[in-house]
Amino acid sequence: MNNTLPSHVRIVEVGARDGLQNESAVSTQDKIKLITALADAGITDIEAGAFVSPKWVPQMADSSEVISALTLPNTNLTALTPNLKGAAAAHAVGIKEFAIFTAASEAFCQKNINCSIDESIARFEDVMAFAKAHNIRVRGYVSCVLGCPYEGDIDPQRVLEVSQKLLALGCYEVSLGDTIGIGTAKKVDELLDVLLAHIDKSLLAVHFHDTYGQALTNIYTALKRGIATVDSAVAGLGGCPYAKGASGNVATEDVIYLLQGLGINHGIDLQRLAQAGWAICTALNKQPVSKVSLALKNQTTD
Ligand SMILES: CC(=O)SCCNC(=O)CCNC(=O)[C@H](O)C(C)(C)COP(=O)(O)OP(=O)(O)OC[C@H]1O[C@@H](n2cnc3c(N)ncnc32)[C@H](O)[C@@H]1OP(=O)(O)O
Ligand SMILES: CC(=O)CC(=O)O
Repeated sequence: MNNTLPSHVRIVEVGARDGLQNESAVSTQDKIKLITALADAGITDIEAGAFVSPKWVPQMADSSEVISALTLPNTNLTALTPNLKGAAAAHAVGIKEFAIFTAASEAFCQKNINCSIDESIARFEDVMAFAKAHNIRVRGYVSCVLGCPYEGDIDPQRVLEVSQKLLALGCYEVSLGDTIGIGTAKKVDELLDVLLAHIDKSLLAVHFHDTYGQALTNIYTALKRGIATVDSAVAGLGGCPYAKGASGNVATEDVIYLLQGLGINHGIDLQRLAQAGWAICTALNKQPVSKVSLALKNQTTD
C-alpha cells in the first residue's frame, strides 16, 4: 500500500451548492458575496450552483443569476448539470466546467435524479457531447460510495464500475461521495484498495460528509493513499435533500488546518476563509459547524 502524502492538495469548495441546496432562505446577493469571499480567500475551484429542476431543488433556482453576477477571472466556477437542459443553461452563463452526478446505489439514484444508474449514464452522453463541442471539461460524481440511506452497504465493486463508466464517458476526474457521512477509515481503505487497482489516483477526488464526525479521518486515510483533490464546504454547510439526516460536507476550514499540520500546500488563506464562513452563517442565523472556525473566533474575542 502506497502511504505517500501528496505535496499539494486541490480543494473543490462546494458550500455554495452542496451547502446551500439544503438551506431555505438564502438571498441571491448572499450567495454572490459568499462565492466572491471564497475566491478572495484563494480558493480556485468553486461549485457555484446547480442547473437542476427548480421543482426538485428550489434553493438552486437562482444559479443563473448568481453566476452571471460573478466576475472572478482566476476562479474555476463549476455547476451541477444533470442533463442537456442543465448543461445548456450552465453554458449560457459561461460555466467552463460541468459536474455530472450519479450513484453507486440504484435506490439513491432514483430518488435523486429520477432514473436508474444506467439511464443516468445514457443521459450524460448528451451532456458530454455538448461539453466537448463547447470545450467544457466535465467532472463526475458517484454518490453513496460508502453506504446508502436506502440500500445500506455498497459493494466497492459497484463504485468501481460506475466510476469507470464516468471516466470512459470523458470525465477528467471522479469525486467519490460519502453522501450520508457514514464511512470509517477502514471502509475508505477497502474502497480505495479496489479503485486504485484499476484507476489512477490522479483521477479521483473525495467528497465526504461529516454526519458521524469521521470525515477528517477519512480524508487523511485518502491522502495517505495519494488522493490529492478534496471537496469540502465552508463552515461545514449542507446536506442532501434526498438523504434525510445527512449533515454537511466536511468543513473547508478544518481540512485546511489538517493540511497545514501535515505540511501540505493548498494556497488558501485560513483567516479569510473563516470570515467567509462566518458571514454566510450570520446570514443563515447560525454558527459554523467548523471546529477550527469556532476556535479561531474564540481566540480573537478573548
Ligand atoms: C448527492 C447530492 O447532493 S446531488 C444534488 C442534489 N440533487 C439534485 O440536485 C438533483 C435534483 N433532481 C432533479 O433536478 C431532477 O431529478 C432531474 C432534472 C435530474 C430529472 O427530473 P425529471 O423530472 O426526471 O426530468 P424530466 O426531464 O422528466 O423533466 C421534468 C420537468 O423538469 C424540467 N427540467 C428537467 N431538467 C431540468 C434542468 N436541468 N433544469 C431545469 N428544469 C429541468 C423539465 O423542463 C420539465 O419541466 P415541466 O414539468 O415544467 O415540463
Ligand atoms: C453531488 C454530491 O453532492 C455528491 C454526494 O454528496 O454524494
